[in-house]
Amino acid sequence: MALKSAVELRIADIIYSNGGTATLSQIASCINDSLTSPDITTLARIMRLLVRRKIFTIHPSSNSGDPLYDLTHSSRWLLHDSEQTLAPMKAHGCEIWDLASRNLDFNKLFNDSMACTSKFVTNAILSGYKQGFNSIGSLVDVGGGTRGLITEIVKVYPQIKGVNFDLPHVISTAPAYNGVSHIDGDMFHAIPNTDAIIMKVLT
Ligand SMILES: C[S@@+](CC[C@H](N)C(=O)[O-])C[C@H]1O[C@@H](n2cnc3c(N)ncnc32)[C@H](O)[C@@H]1O
Repeated sequence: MALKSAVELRIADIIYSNGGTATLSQIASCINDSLTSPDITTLARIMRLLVRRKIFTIHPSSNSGDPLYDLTHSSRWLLHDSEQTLAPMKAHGCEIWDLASRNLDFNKLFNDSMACTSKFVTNAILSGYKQGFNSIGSLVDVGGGTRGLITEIVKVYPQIKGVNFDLPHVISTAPAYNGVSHIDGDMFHAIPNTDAIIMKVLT
């Protein structure tokens, strides 16, 4: 949350445009928030945490005034107008899977995007691993998404009993397919018991 605040308040940009260093009150005076004036105590706590995490550094000023905050290698990635910036990749305060479980539209968008990119490599997997698929009777796709890979595998290798395993909010929207059972759960707790496991990430 502190990092998210720093990105939204453009603290790295403020320090940068102040010549590379800035005091707390200089940062506060440049924060452009139309609703409230920044709370300097809260800002100091955010900066203390970010200094500990090496996002910024702090050092005494040469004229024994207020300490100065400086950018680090990490905070240079937070500069909005820099050619190499990560600032738009702002955190939502939760894991992507939690976001998907709470937001049906995002869940569908994410699952559909996984399924469409998956098609590109499915044929290569099917033709390249013939020996392996011929020798197994059951296979679980862990984090298999809504459809994709496991249905294509059982189409070509019908002797395989397929299991598509994913989080509950994904499995609840997965279409049925003959030869594939959908099982929901958390892979960090337990996964279905099969002859083999497949895990694929994107392409
Ligand atoms: C990057 S997607 C890959 C989807 C698919 N395997 C593919 O290659 O297109 C990762 C998948 O893992 C699932 N996932 C994430 N955490 C999980 C967990 N703890 N247990 C089971 N599935 C999980 C997600 O819901 C998502 O469908």
